[in-house]
Amino acid sequence: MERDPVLRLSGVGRRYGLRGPWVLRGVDLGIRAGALIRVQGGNGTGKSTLLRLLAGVDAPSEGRLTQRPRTAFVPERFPAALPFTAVGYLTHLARVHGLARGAAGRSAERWLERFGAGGHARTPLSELSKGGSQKVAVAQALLADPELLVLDEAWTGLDVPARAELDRAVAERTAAGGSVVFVDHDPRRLADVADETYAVVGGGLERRTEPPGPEGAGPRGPVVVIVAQGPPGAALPAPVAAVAVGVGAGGAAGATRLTVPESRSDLVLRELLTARVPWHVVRVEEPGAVPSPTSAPAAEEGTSR
Ligand SMILES: Nc1ncnc2c1ncn2[C@@H]1O[C@H](COP(=O)(O)OP(=O)(O)OP(=O)(O)O)[C@@H](O)[C@H]1O
Repeated sequence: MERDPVLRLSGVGRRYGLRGPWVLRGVDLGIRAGALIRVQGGNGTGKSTLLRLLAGVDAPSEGRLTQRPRTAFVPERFPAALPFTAVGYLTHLARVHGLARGAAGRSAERWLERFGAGGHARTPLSELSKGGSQKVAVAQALLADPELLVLDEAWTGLDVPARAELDRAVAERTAAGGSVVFVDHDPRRLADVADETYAVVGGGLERRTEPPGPEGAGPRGPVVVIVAQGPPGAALPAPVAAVAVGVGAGGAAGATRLTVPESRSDLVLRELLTARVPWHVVRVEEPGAVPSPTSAPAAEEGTSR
């Protein structure tokens, strides 16, 4: 049976001012644990308004939101003029999230390093470049290990390696069972991994993708088999484990046979090839049959997910 959503919007509407026009009206949405959700729409249609409601930093004018997972938000505009250094600000936030002083400092440094901003740890926020400030904006959201991560154009202003790192951090969150909702002007952003897409149109929310099948039913569509050899004893990278529908022995000594949805094969290859100790990809087999819960290819070979 499908689990309850981690956040539900029922009949939600928002307008600014008592008599202002309705920006959103009659919005119903359930956000599932582990879902990666894209929100799209034209300029000024209400995407940021919706994301602020999801993030809990704004309240609806009518309707209600039920449940409230631990939520983190990267807003479209990050208030950069706070009287902190980058690492001081992130350490402060990590302490607010309950980490002890030492652990908070280490977490702050680690996230800055991940986004290539370790060299700016001691720079005052007000002196950071736009890109540096955006890295802090993203780090402040990720260090909370949020159950719901809301990203409003969070990739804008990041350099290419930092954008790829954010893609990876999003995959890690969903692999850990967190939900991520994002808006981005680039239609290719996470296009191969988004589970659901909605468009804000005329104040309402229109679904642009098929609803997911019952839990455990597996994905629909063609699959690709990737045979790869990892470092001895290495676990699969978390994003790969999250999207693989079958994992088994790959024939050659120590090789692993991964069955993955064709739409996610790019992500899987990228993760294998850029793992800390990269995997060797032995071969990729052509798209094959639609998997079902009982007939995923790996089930015949041994373990299956
Ligand atoms: N704080 C506010 N006060 C008054 N009006 C607002 C406020 N925030 C947004 N609006 C109005 O609500 C409408 C939707 O704005 P919103 O920023 O949510 O749209 P958007 O789809 O995110 O736009 P964009 O793609 O340009 O970022 C716009 O007409 C905007 O002017």
